Amino acid sequence: MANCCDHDHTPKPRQPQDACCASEAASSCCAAPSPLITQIGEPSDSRAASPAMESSSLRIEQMCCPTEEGLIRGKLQHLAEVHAMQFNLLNRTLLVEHQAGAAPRVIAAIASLGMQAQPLAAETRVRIEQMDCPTEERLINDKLAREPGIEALQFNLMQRVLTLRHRPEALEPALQAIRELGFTPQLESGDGQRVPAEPVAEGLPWRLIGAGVAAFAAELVHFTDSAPEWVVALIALGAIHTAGLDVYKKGWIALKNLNLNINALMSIAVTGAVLIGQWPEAAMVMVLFAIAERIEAKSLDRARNAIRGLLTLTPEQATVRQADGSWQALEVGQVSIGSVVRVRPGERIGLDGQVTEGNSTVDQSPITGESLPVEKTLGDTLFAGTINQGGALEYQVSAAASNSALSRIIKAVEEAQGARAPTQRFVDRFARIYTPLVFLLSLAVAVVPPLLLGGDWFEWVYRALVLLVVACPCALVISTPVSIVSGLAAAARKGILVKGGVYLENGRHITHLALDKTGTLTHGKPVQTDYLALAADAEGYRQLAASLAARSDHPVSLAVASAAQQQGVGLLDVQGFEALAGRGVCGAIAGQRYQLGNHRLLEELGLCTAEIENRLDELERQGKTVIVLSDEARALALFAVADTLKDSSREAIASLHAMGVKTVMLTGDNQHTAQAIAAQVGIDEARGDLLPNDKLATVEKLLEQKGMVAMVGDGINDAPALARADVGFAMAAIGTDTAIETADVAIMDDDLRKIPAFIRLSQQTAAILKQNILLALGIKAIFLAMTVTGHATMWMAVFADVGVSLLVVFNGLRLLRK
Ligand SMILES: Nc1ncnc2c1ncn2[C@@H]1O[C@H](COP(=O)(O)OP(=O)(O)OP(=O)(O)O)[C@@H](O)[C@H]1O
Ligand SMILES: [Cu+]
Repeated sequence: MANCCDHDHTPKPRQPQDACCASEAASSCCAAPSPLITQIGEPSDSRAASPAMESSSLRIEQMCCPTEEGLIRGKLQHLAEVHAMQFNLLNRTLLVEHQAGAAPRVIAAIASLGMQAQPLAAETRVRIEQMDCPTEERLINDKLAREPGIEALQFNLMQRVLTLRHRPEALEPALQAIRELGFTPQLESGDGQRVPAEPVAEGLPWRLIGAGVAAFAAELVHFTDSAPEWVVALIALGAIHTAGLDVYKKGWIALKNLNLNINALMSIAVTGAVLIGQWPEAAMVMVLFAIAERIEAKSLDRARNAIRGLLTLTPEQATVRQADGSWQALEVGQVSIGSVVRVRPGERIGLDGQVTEGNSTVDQSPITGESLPVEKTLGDTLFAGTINQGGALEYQVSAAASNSALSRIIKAVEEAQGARAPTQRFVDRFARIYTPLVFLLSLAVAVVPPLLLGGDWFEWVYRALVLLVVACPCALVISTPVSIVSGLAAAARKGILVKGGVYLENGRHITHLALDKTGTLTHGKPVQTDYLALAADAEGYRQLAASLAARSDHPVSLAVASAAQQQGVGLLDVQGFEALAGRGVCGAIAGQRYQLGNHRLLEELGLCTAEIENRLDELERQGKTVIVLSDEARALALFAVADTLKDSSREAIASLHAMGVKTVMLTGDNQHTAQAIAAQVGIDEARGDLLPNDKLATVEKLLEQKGMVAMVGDGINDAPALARADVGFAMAAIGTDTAIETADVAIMDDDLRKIPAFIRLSQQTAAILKQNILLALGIKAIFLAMTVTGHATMWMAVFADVGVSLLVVFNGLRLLRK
């Protein structure tokens, strides 16, 4: 490509990954890479059921453009064994679902295209219904650590899902090892399209009620002395058996693996109570424990499903146009990409797609949290789960149901729930030391006073058992994840996608926020306001500038191009067009070289004069952005464009300042314009004239000096700076995969007020975390003291354990309503 300008420059990196397509002229080949599912044959749901299917994850270094994707897809489509493909150009990976054993043929087929496919370790999601406590996690972790071929484990206790990274042949032995621990692992299909977990067998828990009645009867008979003691014992045993068999089973497995979870503690305590003849009490304790566990499980399900609940927003069917032009209702899972779907007013939209006919407004609040309806017309994007309001629409489906923006959001939140927030890590570490300590202490209480001080054996063994139950760390351990998960769900419902508990916990510490100007504070759609020809041929210059500007998708160029279009200016042919990062554009028209760009470019070309500088100054102080058209010898014309501030920006900045957050605007635009806009919106400090790399450098400098630095941008041009900041916010992330992937916090719409809302939520989450830890430890401490001094009974112990667990769970769930 001809280099039409005489100075050094680097093309603006649109995305860090698309190194293969460097200039704008070639931009047709690097549409934002998006994971794309190609279905061949049956719909996705039948995949998991078919046992002979296997999936291979391949890394293909040479695959970075959609052209290569097309090549590979074309080739693999002809292999009968291949069932589905999912390309990810960003990571250069390809997920192929194929018949078992076909992996070598798939790799060979790719090799025949001159590309090397390297198999990555497989990832399998395993659902383990019984795994909901960190003690179980440790049990599984210890066991699988000894299995060969297992590379990594990731636990998500809230979802009860274990993600295994393993060599293909290592899966079956690993599942067997999990079964040996008494769990039932179930394989999940990898497309994230699991239906919301069915509520566990609704209806009355008759077993529990029966056990409760028996325990009560035992207590009554014992109290009134109306029957011999063996009758009491019999009734009590019945209650313990009915309510506590599961507890005993789980407890036994834990004990066998040298692990003391609450089930083991309860089993020991109840057995102990039975051995010292406290029949009715043992029964009551077991029943109470079982009831509390059940309530706790239900409440946790609520938190767990708060996110999943969003998926139920998508309707099950969509009305799809058939080849003969008729319309037919189909399951959304069976609608293929490219189909045309019709949606009536008031109906929910079933799939992502682009409008092909009709005008309407759409309520996007399920995704963005913003209830103000959005206008949709030809070419606009629709999202699954949103609600069509005014008129009928037809749209062309752009993503499979399992890959819609909404399902990807849900997947991201679920992954975030798997990662541990700092408080949770602390609590886990604490519990790891605490539990054995308590066990030793109980042992001492049981043995030392009777042996050395002549205490009563029954008395002290009983106290030791009570102590064991009181001191169980379950409430403490559950208190953090339930709060974090509730907070993440509450944020998602507001249209704020938080990619990890860490950010939710730390967001409140943000002291400085760096903001991108264009598209973040402003609408990013400037319009041309002034045109000034510096020499005779005014119409000719307009046409030259428009011809260059029309080739660029930079907002400033777009404004100039569209103004010319409105005035009916025709476009000329441009040779050797180039975009000059942070400067402008250049190209040759009719053999002459022209540049259209900012002051920096003009200076670099050596074409600036004092007169031009005065004009620039004047316009820039009004908050306008000016670009200059020049040929090889001189400047020809000035074009000023102005962007409008978003109404919400000023309010957002004021809220941030009220929270004590300092704001800095970073922009590639010139310093005068930057200052004018900063003053309008109330920002503390403006830094203009930044080249794309300077933004990263500025964030790094802020990080060195200041407390916690956050950055907000559109997530594409600003990706490096966003990634470097302590917390990176991407705006208007809906529908842009890169933004969702690079940001720590993705804001679905373009409303800056979501940042103060996020900080507020972070403060509330932190407060609840603190309350929960104090609650758990405080109540335990009181009961501990009562136990050692002999004032506590087993009943109280059960309250101190499961009762407190319930308290912290309910307290955590309060966040769901924020
Ligand atoms: N393709 C282009 N067409 C016209 N002007 C351009 C172009 N590229 C850069 N410029 C000029 O250079 C300036 C800096 O551009 P740059 O892309 O670095 O920042 P920006 O994205 O406009 O601003 P912000 O940093 O606020 O998002 C622009 O304000 C514009 O004047
Ligand atoms: Cu100058």
